[in-house]
Amino acid sequence: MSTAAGPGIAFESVDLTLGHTDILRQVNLRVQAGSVHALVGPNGGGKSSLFKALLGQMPHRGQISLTWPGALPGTVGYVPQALAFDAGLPMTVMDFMGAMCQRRPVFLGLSPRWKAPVEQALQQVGMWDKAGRRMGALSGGERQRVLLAQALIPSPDLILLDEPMSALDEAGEAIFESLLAHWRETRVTVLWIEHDLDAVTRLADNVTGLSRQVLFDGPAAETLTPQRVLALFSSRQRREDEKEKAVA
Ligand SMILES: Nc1ncnc2c1ncn2[C@@H]1O[C@H](COP(=O)(O)OP(=O)(O)OP(=O)(O)O)[C@@H](O)[C@H]1O
Repeated sequence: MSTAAGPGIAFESVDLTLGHTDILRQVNLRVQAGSVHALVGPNGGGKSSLFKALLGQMPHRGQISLTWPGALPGTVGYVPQALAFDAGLPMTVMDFMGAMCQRRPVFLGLSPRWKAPVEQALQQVGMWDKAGRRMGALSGGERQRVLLAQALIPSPDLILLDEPMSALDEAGEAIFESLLAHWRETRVTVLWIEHDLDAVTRLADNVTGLSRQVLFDGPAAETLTPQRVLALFSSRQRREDEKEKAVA
């Protein structure tokens, strides 16, 4: 097997508290270098917060460490869950891509250095023909494609995907799957929050069930049993399990 381009990630005893609410409790989790690792769990279970802790955007206790294959850290790409754009905001797809890549103000246009990579990224997600459209005029699926495109520049070694498929149509899903295949082939580390359990079973190497704490973790094809999925998503089942633990 070729050397991984991406890092291994270790979360050790990670706790995250906001105000008086425990968002994450004693999260221990290992992501193998160069693997596609899915995070699944109920709404509000702390998946996005775990990403934000990894990105250094949320204070936490415990350790999060990245072990890069080379001497220097590589490039990290991040696809957020959603970005809201006012329908009247005069920002085109091209302006948005420029704002993501370059330092100079977007009203000066895209710098020549970024023209080819931006065109290539928009081509990859099938949005090049809509580069002149206002962001606020795009459909949810088109906006999601643009969010994917911005994470391709520069080419990432670690990519964090927060529900990248939620608004995609069938053609968009096929594009996403081919990007995932490319990342797998080039051994990029992919950490992927997803609600579509069928997609996770088909496309991820490993899966972790997270509901404030890690409920299960293992190879995707074997780990997502109906019993575990029920325990993860049913709030009644979760409350009963917690009661049992408290009594034990
Ligand atoms: N900045 C914040 N301030 C206060 N509470 C927050 C903040 N960010 C997240 N939370 C709370 O933390 C909990 C976990 O949210 P988070 O977005 O991490 O969950 P999630 O598993 O990604 O959910 P979803 O699948 O709905 O996106 C929620 O109860 C949320 O309201």
